[in-house]
Amino acid sequence: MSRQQPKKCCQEQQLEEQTQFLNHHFLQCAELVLPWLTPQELAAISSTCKTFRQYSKSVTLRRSLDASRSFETFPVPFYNLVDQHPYAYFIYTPSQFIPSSSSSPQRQSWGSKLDPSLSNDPVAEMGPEGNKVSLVDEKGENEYGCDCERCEKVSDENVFGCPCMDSEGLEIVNECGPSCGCGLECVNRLTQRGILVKLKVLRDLRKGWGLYAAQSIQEGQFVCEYAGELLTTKEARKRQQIYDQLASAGQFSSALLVVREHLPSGKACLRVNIDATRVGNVARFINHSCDGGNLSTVLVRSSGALVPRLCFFASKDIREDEELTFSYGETRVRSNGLKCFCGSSCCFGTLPSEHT
Ligand SMILES: C[S@@+](CC[C@H](N)C(=O)[O-])C[C@H]1O[C@@H](n2cnc3c(N)ncnc32)[C@H](O)[C@@H]1O
Repeated sequence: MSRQQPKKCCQEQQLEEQTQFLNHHFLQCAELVLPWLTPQELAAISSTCKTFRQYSKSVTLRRSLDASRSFETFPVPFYNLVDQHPYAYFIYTPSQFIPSSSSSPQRQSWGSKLDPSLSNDPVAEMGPEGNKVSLVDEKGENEYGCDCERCEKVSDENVFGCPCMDSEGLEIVNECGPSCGCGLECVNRLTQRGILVKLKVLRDLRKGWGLYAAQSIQEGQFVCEYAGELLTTKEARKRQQIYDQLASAGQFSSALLVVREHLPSGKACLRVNIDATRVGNVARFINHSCDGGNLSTVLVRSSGALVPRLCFFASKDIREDEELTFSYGETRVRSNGLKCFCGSSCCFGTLPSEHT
């Protein structure tokens, strides 16, 4: 009897070591896998065991601390004092991009202990649209955009020598871009350095999430660009129909924006469809205000890039804690449009709507 005792201890010890080994790997797997799950999947898996429940909680907490997933300079936290939603789920892209069946991201890690923007992320790899798309002639040389030799020596004093500053039309601002010799430090790339003001996302019972200033912002300051999937008009129309159906069934917010750029001839109009509903940046939380709000929209064309970007600038001095809003448009084609709760004295009562 006394001789069998050590053998049993040895078995127990082996079993304990195996259990510890499995536990360790189980926890490592959980830490790797859970940040890739949607909120619904997280909820489902967290009901299966205590360990998953604890991991899901920490993923949820980390998600609510930064809507931008470290892609932007400052974290953009969610605050909700009105209901149970800790955050809004979407895939983050800091700049607009053209989706394709092979490159369109289906999932993105969010809420991991690791910095997600450094991870193997499809959107991060895609880069800004301007880097991917440029016009070239048959020799492979840039057909559009300047060579910007003067821009390489640019300083605050001689920036106006840059040919990229010559605007084609009133509503478009031209910036240096992929076809220029200068880098991000160039003063003519104001909107290409990401979001440099502190922002936060607050929940409202009637409007849903909204983007707020977390610091004072001066009139004229660049706030952010409206980033998302660049769609063909056919695809935009198809998606808008689906979004309208979902919205009329309640509890659905779409973020598909249509921008029309009138070409200098005045005879043609370039239409840009940006959908930030599934893939976008924090601009997808900007709500509408019938009085025009405190943001102005400017189309910015980077030299050598095909499509202009829609950028938001402060149209007046903005106080810390103020909601950031702009006007979604003037047209209201739907008599039964969504109710507007902008609260301005000139509120129309319904949100703008148009035939896309
Ligand atoms: C681009 S999203 C803005 C973010 C959105 N509130 C959310 O929770 O994701 C546009 C949607 O927000 C809501 N929205 C925006 N402005 C609003 C307003 N003034 N009144 C009511 N709802 C508004 C509508 O549901 C609209 O379709």
